[in-house]
Amino acid sequence: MILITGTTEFQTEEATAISLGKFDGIHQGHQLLVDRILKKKEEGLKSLIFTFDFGERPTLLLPEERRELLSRQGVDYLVECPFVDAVSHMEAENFVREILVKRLHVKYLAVGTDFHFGHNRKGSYRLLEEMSGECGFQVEVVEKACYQGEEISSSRIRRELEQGHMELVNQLLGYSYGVSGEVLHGRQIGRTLGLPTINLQPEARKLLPPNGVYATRTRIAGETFEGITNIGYKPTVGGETRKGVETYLFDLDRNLYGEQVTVSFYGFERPESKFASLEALKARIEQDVLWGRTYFGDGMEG
Ligand SMILES: Cc1cc2nc3c(=O)[nH]c(=O)nc-3n(C[C@H](O)[C@H](O)[C@H](O)COP(=O)(O)O)c2cc1C
Ligand SMILES: Nc1ncnc2c1ncn2[C@@H]1O[C@H](COP(=O)(O)OP(=O)(O)OP(=O)(O)O)[C@@H](O)[C@H]1O
Repeated sequence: MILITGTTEFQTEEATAISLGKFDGIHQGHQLLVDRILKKKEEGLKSLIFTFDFGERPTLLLPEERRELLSRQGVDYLVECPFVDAVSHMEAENFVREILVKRLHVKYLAVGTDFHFGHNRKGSYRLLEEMSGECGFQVEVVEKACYQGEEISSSRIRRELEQGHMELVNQLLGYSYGVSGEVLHGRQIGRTLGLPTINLQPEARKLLPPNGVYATRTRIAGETFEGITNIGYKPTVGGETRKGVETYLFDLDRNLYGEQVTVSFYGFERPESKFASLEALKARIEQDVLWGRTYFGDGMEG
């Protein structure tokens, strides 16, 4: 995949099939559009996703995660356009002519029914349809994918994530939501509790569900391990200043420091709380483990 980022000087050599939008999460609805443009490769078009770079705003997918996901699927170009006035203030018609047609050689566009673009979001699929003949591209307007009678959108998924509804989040996304990172050294108190754990410290702008305990699956070098994960600040042992993600794997006791892992969230069990003693915390975590084993054992994840 060719990544065009940090510049408004983008250009392709080849004719392209394009989809545009914010694409946070690459949920099931986005996936429909991605599939359409990938299909056009059969007709000799390069597939291109055009997104804006919104800087430090908290998101479901970090830029690297989104790049990885699109690249793995075979997308040829990803444009992360800086959200600067020169582009965001462009009249919709100009944007189509100058950017999509002249610089990116668009021959096919796939957009959702609610897609809007250009200055004051005046451009819509209708404008694209009007311009298509003259500009020599084809437009496909895709109905919004729904789940349980409601449209799927990144904002809906972010709202559900904030409530800790991870099973629903995973359904809406079409894959399980996770955080990736390198296993860091904890304070080694876990071992004294008879509970070896792996600690991750996600970037501040990676959205996380509420603090508390979740059933999780952790991917390590191509293998997946079930376990339970606490998100939070560990108030019982004095507390951390940065939010951490700490996982106990049911059936693995291996030195994992320095490894790259991905922890994906399923059911929510309980909020994080401050216990009166380490013993009380230990007793609670023993219950958490039983809960977690039952969760996966009974196929409660649905
Ligand atoms: C499943 C699980 C649940 C936890 N729940 C809490 C909690 O509710 N409150 C808390 O203060 N710490 C909680 N912790 C964090 C423990 O305090 C932490 O594992 C222990 O102090 C070891 O930390 P260390 O790895 O930095 O040595 C939890 C950890 C796990 C793995
Ligand atoms: N559920 C869906 N089904 C089909 N297409 C969708 C769906 N949701 C978004 N799209 C389309 O995907 C492209 C990118 O959408 P974008 O990420 O901007 O929207 P979104 O997921 O609705 O996000 P937000 O909730 O932030 O508005 C647009 O063309 C949009 O119309």
